[in-house]
Amino acid sequence: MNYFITAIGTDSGKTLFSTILCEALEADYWKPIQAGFPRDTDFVAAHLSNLVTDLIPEKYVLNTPASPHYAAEIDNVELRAEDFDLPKTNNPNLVVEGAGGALVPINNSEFVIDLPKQWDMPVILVANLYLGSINHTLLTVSELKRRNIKVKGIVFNGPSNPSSESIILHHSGYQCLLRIKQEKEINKEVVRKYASELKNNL
Ligand SMILES: Nc1ncnc2c1ncn2[C@@H]1O[C@H](COP(=O)(O)OP(=O)(O)OP(=O)(O)O)[C@@H](O)[C@H]1O
Ligand SMILES: C[C@H](N)[C@H](N)CCCCCC(=O)O
Ligand SMILES: [Mg+2]
Repeated sequence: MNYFITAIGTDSGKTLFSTILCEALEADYWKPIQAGFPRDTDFVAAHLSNLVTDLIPEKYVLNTPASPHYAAEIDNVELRAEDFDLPKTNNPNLVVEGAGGALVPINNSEFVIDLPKQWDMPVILVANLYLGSINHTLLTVSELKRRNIKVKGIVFNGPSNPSSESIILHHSGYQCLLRIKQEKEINKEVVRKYASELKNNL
């Protein structure tokens, strides 16, 4: 299976969850647009235990840690959704990580979420539970539904909030695939632990 990982914002835990999913499925990993450093691909590489996952090089590595539409402008390149072809691999499972949230622009007319839409790829939504995140999550859900994007489920990352989780699940109708606690340290063992939990929910 192929999955596209989006989130309610940047720094939400997409790379952490992508690592966990790659570990669970022994999937290949691809971050098509990297804006700024360190590269998410390096984080994934450093935290996997399996020997099957192939790390596919980014299509664009932009120098500025900013929205891709602006980082691209600074580097004098043009991002166009139609130029992004899925990489061909022998692995039946591929995890593709977006940049920031779903409605992050890649140019003046297209958004990150146009990529999974054009590939007909199911999305997994990563959400955090800070005060204000119910609104951010349900707005994202509303946009995914409006665009008829297939959604495999939602992942809650960081400090938990059961009442927020429950109202988000109620309104979205999404399945909760995993809850990731706020960990003191992220290492290979932590990734393996969540990967084995996730396997039961896929
Ligand atoms: N549950 C967690 N426990 C501890 N640290 C976490 C947790 N989730 C994320 N982090 C840390 O928070 C930071 C941001 O997470 P991450 O890089 O996964 O976000 P992202 O959504 O991929 O961001 P981007 O939009 O830049 O791709 C990283 O340093 C990550 O290791
Ligand atoms: C630089 C960062 N880590 C991501 N790569 C891009 C985040 C773009 C966020 C744009 C926005 O929603 O304002
Ligand atoms: Mg990331």
